[in-house]
Amino acid sequence: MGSLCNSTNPSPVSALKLPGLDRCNSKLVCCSNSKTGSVVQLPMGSSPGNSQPKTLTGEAGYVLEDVPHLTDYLPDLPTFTNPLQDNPAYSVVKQYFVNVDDSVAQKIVVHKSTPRGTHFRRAGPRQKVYFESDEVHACIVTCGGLCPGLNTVIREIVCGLNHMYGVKKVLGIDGGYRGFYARNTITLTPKSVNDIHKRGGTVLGTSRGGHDKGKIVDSIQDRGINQVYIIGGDGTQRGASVIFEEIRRRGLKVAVAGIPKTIDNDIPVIDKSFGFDTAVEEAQRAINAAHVEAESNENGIGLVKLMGRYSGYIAMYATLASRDVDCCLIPESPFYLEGAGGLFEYIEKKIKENGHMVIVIAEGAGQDLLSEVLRSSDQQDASGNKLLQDVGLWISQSIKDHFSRQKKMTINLKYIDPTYMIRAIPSNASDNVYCTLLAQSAVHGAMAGYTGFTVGPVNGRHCYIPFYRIIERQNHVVITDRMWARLLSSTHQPSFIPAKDVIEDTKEAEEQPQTPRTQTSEDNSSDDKLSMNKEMNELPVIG
Ligand SMILES: Nc1ncnc2c1ncn2[C@@H]1O[C@H](COP(=O)(O)OP(=O)(O)OP(=O)(O)O)[C@@H](O)[C@H]1O
Ligand SMILES: O=P(O)(O)OC[C@H]1O[C@](O)(CO)[C@@H](O)[C@@H]1O
Ligand SMILES: [Mg+2]
Repeated sequence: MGSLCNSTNPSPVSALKLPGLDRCNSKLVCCSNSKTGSVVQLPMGSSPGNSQPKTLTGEAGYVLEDVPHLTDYLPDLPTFTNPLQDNPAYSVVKQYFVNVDDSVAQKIVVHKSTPRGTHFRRAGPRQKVYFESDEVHACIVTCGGLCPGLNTVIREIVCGLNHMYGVKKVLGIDGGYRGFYARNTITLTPKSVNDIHKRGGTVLGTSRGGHDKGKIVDSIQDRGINQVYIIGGDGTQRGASVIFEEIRRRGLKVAVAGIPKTIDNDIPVIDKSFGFDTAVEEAQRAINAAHVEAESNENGIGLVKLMGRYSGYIAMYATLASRDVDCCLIPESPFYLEGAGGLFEYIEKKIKENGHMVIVIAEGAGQDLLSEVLRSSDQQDASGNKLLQDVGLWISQSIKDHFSRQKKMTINLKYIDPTYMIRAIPSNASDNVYCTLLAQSAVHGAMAGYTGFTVGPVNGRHCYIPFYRIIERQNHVVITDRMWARLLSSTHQPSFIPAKDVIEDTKEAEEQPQTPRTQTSEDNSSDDKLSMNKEMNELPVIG
């Protein structure tokens, strides 16, 4: 791969100071490396301290979408030897430190002529760090809705900082962003967080709304905080990006690291979000209960509502895992109730064939079918997210009305809404391990001076991803992908969309002008695992 202009310096922007700086075209400032032919590209007008996207290109279409570094705007920061070097636990690990040029490919299904494409900086410990242990004053904040694993991430940031880097000063911010300026802080030590991973929720508390950039950064500055760990979903990462920009503008030596949290799995680029596996597993319990109820009653229908405002991943994976579900309804797949090919017709068929059925519905599905009054589209939560109506209640009532009034058929419908129960449990074993890796990767990144990044796995390797890539889009189930086809063939439900419309929609989508960072439709061809299914599922953020 092509190396940076100054390969010993992790910050390509600081390389702008080196000889070789040139303007390559009208839009980009480039710095070429005569040995490798690699080029650092910065948007025109950029200068050290300006946090425009940092892109490096190399041979065969290689592109590195890099993250900011403290030296971008504080070029003279001293470096220190990584204390892990003398840590007996890690001393036997061969090549423990990540090579400064290591990066991870976003696209791993390739053809012989495929350009190498987008890469992200590989996460992990660096030989040189930009903070001394006793200099670090870190803080952790959790924002947005609950998600299994929040406490594990908090625990592992505290323990990672302490055990790997000897950092003693870690503060918990109470109650989300507004806690920076309106609430007390909590002192976090390895002892105080020792068993919090066994509990659901977040020991720090969380909230929506209350993001006040000025007050938050004032508080960071006043308290002498120099590493900020921000755990939350798309909204939180947007807030983190704003905080990072303000910190950079003030020229503070403060690293800002985002840890993506979303039970809905709607964050793009990363393989999947923590807590998702736990949520799918827990959803099985509700689906089982719905199945037992449906099977035990004459013309029984078990209806389960699962979370997923705009992304139906939990519903889709819970359905695929369960095999007891006859119909899965998600926001990405429009459906209709009446007439040929509609939901009522399918329910009648299933009841007549099997005597019962199970339906799973994601909370954001079918919102277009709710009456205008129910929709009350202007209601929002404190963060500005649109408040959705309870589609579960509405669809239960619609099914009951249809069969009792129109069909004169007695049905036994049991509606189960386990959403908050699913969100409130502690993470399962695999999510616990995942949370540990996320936390440690974030700590290594901040200690190495990276900032303005979200950490997460891309094709199984943890990376530092620039905020703009995380917040520009939302991850959605693509109903023209194989995974949704697998679901349809497992439930035998109607697709509710004539094939002709799907083909036309796809054509239309392909004809849309693509942003440079959006993958092409060719990438839609292989989706055997969730991680490979992500990038192509990105759609512009809704709402
Ligand atoms: N564009 C933005 N700029 C600054 N702050 C934001 C922005 N969007 C959201 N926030 C802040 O981020 C925090 C969390 O946002 P939100 O309530 O949307 O949850 P989230 O992080 O998206 O998590 P989830 O949706 O998974 O529950 C809130 O305190 C909100 O004020
Ligand atoms: O009731 P709250 O706390 O606003 O959270 C509900 C929302 O949070 C989410 O779980 C996302 O975190 C959505 O699926 C859901 O709509
Ligand atoms: Mg959100």
